[in-house]
Amino acid sequence: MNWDDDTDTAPGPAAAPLTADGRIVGASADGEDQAVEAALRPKSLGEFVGQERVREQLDLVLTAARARGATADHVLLSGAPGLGKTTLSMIIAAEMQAPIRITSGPAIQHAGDLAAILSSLHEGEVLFLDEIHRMSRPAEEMLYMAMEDFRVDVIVGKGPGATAIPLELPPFTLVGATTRAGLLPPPLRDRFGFTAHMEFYDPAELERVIHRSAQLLDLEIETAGAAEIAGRSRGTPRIANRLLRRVRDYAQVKADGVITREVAGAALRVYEVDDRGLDRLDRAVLQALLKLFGGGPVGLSTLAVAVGEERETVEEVAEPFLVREGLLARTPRGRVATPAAWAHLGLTPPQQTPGQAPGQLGRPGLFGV
Ligand SMILES: Nc1ncnc2c1ncn2[C@@H]1O[C@H](COP(=O)(O)OP(=O)(O)OP(=O)(O)O)[C@@H](O)[C@H]1O
Repeated sequence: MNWDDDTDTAPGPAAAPLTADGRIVGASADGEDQAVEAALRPKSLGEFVGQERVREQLDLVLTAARARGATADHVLLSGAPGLGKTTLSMIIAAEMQAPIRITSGPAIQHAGDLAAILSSLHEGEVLFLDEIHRMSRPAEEMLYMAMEDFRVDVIVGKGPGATAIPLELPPFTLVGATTRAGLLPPPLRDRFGFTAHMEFYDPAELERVIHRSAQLLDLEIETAGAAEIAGRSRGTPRIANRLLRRVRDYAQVKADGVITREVAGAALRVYEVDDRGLDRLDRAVLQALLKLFGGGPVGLSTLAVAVGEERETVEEVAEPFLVREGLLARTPRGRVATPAAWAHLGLTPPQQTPGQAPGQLGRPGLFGV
């Protein structure tokens, strides 16, 4: 690694950050959200709701390491935003009674950035590297050696006279988190002793998350109220907690503070989150697809223009959930609405004439990519 080297390159545009999207069902957190989120984080594996297999496996890894008096193996957590990767990394540190250092791939653009962090770690410390797939290539290569041999090579000088000075590191546990495990190069993925994929939560698990959070926030909530919120939370604890807080506001201002099914339903109507968890943007995408393009196929760019959003916003923010819900399909010819999408918006699909592909209304040229 060269401390003066500023030629390290960041990942290309595909890795552009998707910032907090400002939607109530958005998967990122900012401002007050972050503060409350921190307060609601489970502090131990026992408190962590759901993800039974991951919890059980992780428990074995940590208990065994503790029994050996060793530092826990490196852990890779993958899964969609808001499913609890940061929370689990903090739990790993707590269970190992170790301090934790938190950083992220985009913050490490030069190998020197990483060397500075690694060389200041204490023995047994947990290094949480969020969005690990967005680290620069030189930093990534430095990480290989650090993970395997607890050593980095510091390059002093430039060109033919440059020399590598090895620097010993204390044993540490790297916890990498990624929303896109497929983007990790195999040599990096292979250096994790334990990898876990976090799944979306089912409604019963989300209800437990909501009840737990309600208790911590000192809220009165009925079972049916929690179920109403859980059903609209897109399988994501962060969204469940956020919806709970908005419902709390409504209950406080418009009702007697108790969160019943009716109160939760009325509150979420105000925030335009429908009974399946779709919000205004999701519905706008579906409506454009159905009403303007007869259900598709239509190109992503055309669809984005139709809803007045950036292509990336439609692709990265709205589509994953619509696809997961079986409302939209991505095909080589463009985006296509499924029968469930027509049903969800209460619309009737157009009649197909013989020989016509589904969604094709005989208006070629309108559906360009
Ligand atoms: N299993 C769980 N049980 C209870 N609460 C949870 C659980 N998982 C997540 N949460 C809650 O959801 C919030 C978001 O979790 P967290 O920040 O760990 O997600 P993340 O996967 O790291 O998201 P991102 O990838 O966006 O950083 C936390 O504040 C926590 O309160």
